[in-house]
Amino acid sequence: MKEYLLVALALLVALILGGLSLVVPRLRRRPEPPLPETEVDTRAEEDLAGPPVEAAESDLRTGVLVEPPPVVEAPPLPTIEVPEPTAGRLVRLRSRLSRSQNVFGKGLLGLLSRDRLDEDTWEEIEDSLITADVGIDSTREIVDRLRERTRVLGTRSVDELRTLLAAELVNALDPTLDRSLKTAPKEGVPAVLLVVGVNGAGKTTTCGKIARVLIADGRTVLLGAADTFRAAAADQLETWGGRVGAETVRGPEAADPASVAFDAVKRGIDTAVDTVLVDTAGRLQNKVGLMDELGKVKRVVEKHGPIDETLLVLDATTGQNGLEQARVFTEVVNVTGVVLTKLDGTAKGGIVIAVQRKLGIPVKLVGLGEGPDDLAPFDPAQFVDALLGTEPLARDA
Ligand SMILES: Nc1nc2c(ncn2[C@@H]2O[C@H](COP(=O)(O)OP(=O)(O)OP(=O)(O)O)[C@@H](O)[C@H]2O)c(=O)[nH]1
Repeated sequence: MKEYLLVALALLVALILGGLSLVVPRLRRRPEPPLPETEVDTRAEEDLAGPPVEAAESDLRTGVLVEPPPVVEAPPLPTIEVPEPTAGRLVRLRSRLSRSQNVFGKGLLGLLSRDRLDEDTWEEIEDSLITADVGIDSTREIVDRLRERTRVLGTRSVDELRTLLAAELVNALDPTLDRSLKTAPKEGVPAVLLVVGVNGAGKTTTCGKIARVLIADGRTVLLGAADTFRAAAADQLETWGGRVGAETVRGPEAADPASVAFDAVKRGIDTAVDTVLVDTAGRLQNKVGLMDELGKVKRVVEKHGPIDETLLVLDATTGQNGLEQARVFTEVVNVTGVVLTKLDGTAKGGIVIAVQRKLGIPVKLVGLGEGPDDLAPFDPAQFVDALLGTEPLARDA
């Protein structure tokens, strides 16, 4: 009986194990739940992987032309111009005075070479000088002295008369005046130059040209665009500065010119440049408010220290009228020098003499064209030589 029971138990175990072996594989084959999808940035992978070498090879093998990766060109570096040296510019630009040369060189010298220097001839000489904007007082003085010296010396030859005329013209331009520009920094503080004058006289252009002159002489320069009156003036100044690598400080449109001028000088001090050049708005000097504004620019800038140089820019082609306008500027700001622009566009080069005489301020620079380096330090003897068409050596001899 016991044996039967054991056999029955063994059969039962065998049956259970057999049933299990049929069920388990089915459980194993049940499909697993799908995994959530993840996005793969294939572009990033391609980039990281670098150029597809395998693909390129296979393309070579198949003869398919593969375009090379595009070459990214670096933006061109701004080219900084090297301005012309300033020495001898007036001599180099002397031909620009051709219209004035006709009056002085051909006209006056033609009169002086007449056989007889009679009263009529002397009057004609006087008229020529007045027409050339020398001014009545200066003309009388020049002619009187010339007559006297001619009489005393008994001068007759054209060369001698030319020499005497040249000497009188140089004398009228007072060669003893100090025409140097105060542009050197003092104890690490930049020199400050204020540029003033009526609209269109050439202030912005002159600022740009002076910056070039200074940079050619090895100085560092910062430009202040305090001409907030004319919107394009700041752009114009910035372009001038950019050409020679000078920074321009400008304010928002219609900003207070005094605050822009103040900021420019402050920036110049912070960046330790040698010279700060402040361009101001072209203002009609009969508008009291605008002139007051110029006075304010001066006062505000002077909070940083005294202004080293105030240059009055005058358009030579406006002649005696321009002179009357100019006088008002001398009452508002302490003008230390005159820049006479557009001398290339006038037959009235004698205005240089009238300007100095009437304003009592030295002409320090002259503009002889629109080109970037058409600004020359003024030198009376060289100027007179250019007017008369004489060589410096011939006159000095
Ligand atoms: N021929 C000649 N033209 C000049 C000379 N200097 C300046 N100009 C020209 O005169 C014009 C006026 O010059 P600007 O510098 O804009 O004058 P501005 O005084 O700043 O004028 P506003 O900003 O309106 O007050 C420009 O066309 C210059 O190129 C010069 O010496 N000779």
